[in-house]
Order: sequence, then C-alpha cells, then structure tokens
Amino acid sequence: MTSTSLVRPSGAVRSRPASPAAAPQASAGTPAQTHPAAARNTAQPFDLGWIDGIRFNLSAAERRVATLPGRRSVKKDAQAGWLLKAITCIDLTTLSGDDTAERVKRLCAKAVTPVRPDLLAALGFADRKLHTGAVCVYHRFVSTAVEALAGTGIPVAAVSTGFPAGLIPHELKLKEIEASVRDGASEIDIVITREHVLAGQWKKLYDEMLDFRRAAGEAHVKAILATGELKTLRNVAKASMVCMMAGADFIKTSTGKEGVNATPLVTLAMLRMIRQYEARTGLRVGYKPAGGVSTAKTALDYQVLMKEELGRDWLEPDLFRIGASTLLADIERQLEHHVTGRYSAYNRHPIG
Ligand SMILES: O=C[C@H](O)COP(=O)(O)O
Repeated sequence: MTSTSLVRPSGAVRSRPASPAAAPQASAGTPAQTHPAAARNTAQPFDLGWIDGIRFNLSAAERRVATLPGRRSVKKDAQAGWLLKAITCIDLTTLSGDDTAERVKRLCAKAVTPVRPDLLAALGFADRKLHTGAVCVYHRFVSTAVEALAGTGIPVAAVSTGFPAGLIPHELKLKEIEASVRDGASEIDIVITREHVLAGQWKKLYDEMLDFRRAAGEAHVKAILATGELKTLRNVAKASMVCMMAGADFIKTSTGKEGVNATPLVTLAMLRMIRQYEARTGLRVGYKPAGGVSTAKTALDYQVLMKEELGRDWLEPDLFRIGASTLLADIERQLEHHVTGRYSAYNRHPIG
C-alpha cells in the first residue's frame, strides 16, 4: 500500500458529473492539500422566476437514492483514502447545553490530530498534515476555540441567529453574527426562519439571508434550512435556491436538533439546486449535511452523491463539509480495522 493509493478518491462512481463546469480536476491531491478556493458566491437580485419553476420528482429521486448503497463500491485502500478525505471535510461539532471550555479545548485537540499518529503512519501519511475542516461551537466558545486552534489553519465555525430554532428578534441575530465574527469565527452557521418557507414568503427569506450575509462580512455563511421542518422537498429545493440567491456560501441541511436531520433524499434536492444555481450564475456553493451522520458508511454515501451530482471539486472542504459530533470516532475505528484487521472499542475514541 502506498500513500498515493490513498489520496485519490476514485473508483466509487461510474457516472460522469452531470455538469461539465463541475468536472473533476486532473489532480486529486492529498487529504491535507491546499485546494484552490472557489470564487465566493455573491448575492443575485431577487427573482421569483427562479423559484416558481422549481419542481421535484419524488419517485425519481427515491429511485436514485435507493441505488446508492450498490454504488458505494470503494474498498480497502481506496476506502481508507476516501475516509481520510472525509475527515478533512468534517466540521467537528459540539452543541450541547452542558458544553464547557474544557470540552471545547479537547475537541480542538482532536481536530488538530484527528487520527492516531501510528495509524496515519501505517497508512503512509506519517509526514502529512491532516486535520478536520473546522470546529463548530456555540458563540460562547468561539474565543476558546480560536485560541486553541491558533496557528493550525483550522477555522472556527459558530452556530448563530438563535440556533437551533431561530426565533429570537432579527436585530439580535445580526448582533450575534457580528459578535462571533469579532471573536474570530471565520464561518457562521445561521438558521433560517422556517415560517418564511412554510408561508411561501420567499422575499422575506431572501432579505433575511441577505442581512445575515452582510453581517458576516468576510466570514463565510452556511445557511441551515432545518429541512426536517420544511414539510416538502419542493420547499427544501426552493429555500436552497433563495438562500444561494441571497449569497449563502454553503447550504446546510439541519441543526442536528430536528426530528429528521440530513438524509440522502434532501441531499439530492439540495445538490440539484446547487447545480442549477451554478448553471445560472457560474458560482459554486458548498453543501453540508449535518445531524445524525455518525458512520463511515454514511459519510461515504454522501461523498459518492457529491461526486456523482456535482463532480470531484465538491469533495474538498471549500465546497463540502459534514457537520458531525461522533462521525470521526467511527471513521477512526474503520481506519484502525483497515490497518490492524481489528475493531477497537468506541471508548478508545471518546471525542469525535
Ligand atoms: O451541525 C452539526 C450537528 O449539530 C451535529 O449533529 P450530530 O450530533 O447528530 O452529529
């Protein structure tokens, strides 16, 4: 096994990416490579015509999603390579009422060294820098995380705007965003007002998102749709389009607190909108499934969907994140199994 066999996520998908603009680059690079950042999304004028025409064929989408497990055919070294790549896309998250500065510091240490050095060495990555995509915390812990991650290049993401319900006054939402940016967050995960979607008030959703994006300034904004509360996939698709139109850098499924969080079906709806938005504007928007993504197998499913629907570039952390609090533990166990042939107990991987 060579390290080069691990660095190129390949062999999982047979179809070509649907959009030529999203074709894979020639060089896949290493899990920790510096990937040329995509041009940032910019807000477009509000256009109801982009939203009214959106339809979603549920049975076709269900059929497509049902074939996923059969297409997740990466094994052995290739699978280890995909899993290492997945680690670089994890927003390692703690969002609990009993979070403490100590827990956040431990999480940050895990983000810096997500895989045991002996396992990395056995995989041929002893000399490579590998870290998670970001650390994601409540505003209260942004400065703690920024300090703990100083010099590592790992961004701090703050959940914001009255996460998870998003029912605090609009002005307070803007202040919360500004406060997190002041404390050093370079990514802001906002929650949308679900009522705007449920009532079909698309201009209100657009204006809200536009304000959030302005308040975040240089910090990148991930728009959490809380898809489990939006009733229909058509609503999910329309809300995705409106948030992108108003400048969201990423669209994200869930807070992790809804009854239903990330699913392959909502993913398909959102990825098709990202594709449509790119076709209209030439701008690329990232995608973040979050909530309940806890197994390596599920992470691979999402990676396969990303590559099939949008192309190779969407496997990189500038366009793909997985919001997860426990996924890393399972990925590390799978990597250990790959190296040693044995599974370790989960309590050997207490964080992540
Ligand atoms: O944004 C991230 C989610 O809150 C994490 O959800 P999880 O705890 O189910 O992994």
